[in-house]
Amino acid sequence: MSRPNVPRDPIAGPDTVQPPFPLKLRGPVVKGFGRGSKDLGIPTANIPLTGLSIGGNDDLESGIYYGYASLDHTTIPSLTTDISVPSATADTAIPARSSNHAVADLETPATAPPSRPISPGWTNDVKVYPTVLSIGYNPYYKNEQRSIEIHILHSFAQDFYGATLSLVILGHIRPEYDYVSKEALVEDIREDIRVAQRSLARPAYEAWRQDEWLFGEGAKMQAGQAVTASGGREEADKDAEEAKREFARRQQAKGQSGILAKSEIIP
Ligand SMILES: Cc1cc2nc3c(=O)[nH]c(=O)nc-3n(C[C@H](O)[C@H](O)[C@H](O)COP(=O)(O)O)c2cc1C
Ligand SMILES: Nc1ncnc2c1ncn2[C@@H]1O[C@H](COP(=O)(O)OP(=O)(O)O)[C@@H](O)[C@H]1O
Repeated sequence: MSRPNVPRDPIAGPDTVQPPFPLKLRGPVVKGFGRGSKDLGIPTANIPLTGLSIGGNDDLESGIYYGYASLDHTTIPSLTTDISVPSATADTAIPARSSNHAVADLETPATAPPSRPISPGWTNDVKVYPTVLSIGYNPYYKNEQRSIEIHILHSFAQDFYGATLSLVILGHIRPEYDYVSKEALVEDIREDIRVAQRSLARPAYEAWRQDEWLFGEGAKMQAGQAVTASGGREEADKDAEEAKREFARRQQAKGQSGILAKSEIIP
């Protein structure tokens, strides 16, 4: 569907969180197509699609949503060793990247948000951030597989592939659209960020940043124990193994070792 030529609402959703929200997802940050930062200037952390299964949300409508995300900083590879990074492309190397992913003219906090006070089962290692995300096929890029693309409203000094990311989705912003240009897509994503900031600033939404899903035991994984939202280590291993098999099949079919075309990469 092409983007309709109508003005955007500044805030999305009612003043209190209404069903089907909140929706709770979790998964390890895996690699996508690498277009978020390079092509759009807006990095999006991908978690496996199995992240939707955790609350039986596999059928969730594709679209753009907002909510809170937490990251277990002990599972950020550069801060730990020996972490397994389930890969969406079967290439488990952590790509070399620029360290500055700030979306410049938006109000992305420069400092880490306060951690929740330590209580039993909670930890200072887990931090919560406002977030905007896209679930779908990215029609502008014509992806063949659905993906979960999470832009965290925070400027990070480094990538965090392999980290455990937990998510509470609180509202829907819009459907995903096709665009006439990359600039038009970027402009709308930047507006999504503003809409998410305003929408989350309402008290009934802000309260969710304290939710135990984001801070509790499940959000805190040991390095090397990253799990998919649908289950556990076994699922993550299955994803990675299947990705490797698919990659090998495609390489064999192509009879070459060139870089995968975008339509060939497994999300
Ligand atoms: C808030 C937000 C809104 C988005 N809206 C759209 C959209 O309407 N249409 C689309 O094709 N892609 C949309 N995207 C997805 C981007 O195209 C996607 O993040 C980008 O292709 C990077 O993908 P990668 O992480 O696989 O490299 C959106 C992403 C975000 C974070
Ligand atoms: N604010 C941010 N939101 C989401 N991801 C970020 C952010 N800052 C840095 N990153 C890193 O950038 C990666 C996403 O970049 P991107 O170019 O979209 O690559 P990919 O296609 O592999 O997801 C994330 O996996 C994460 O490690």
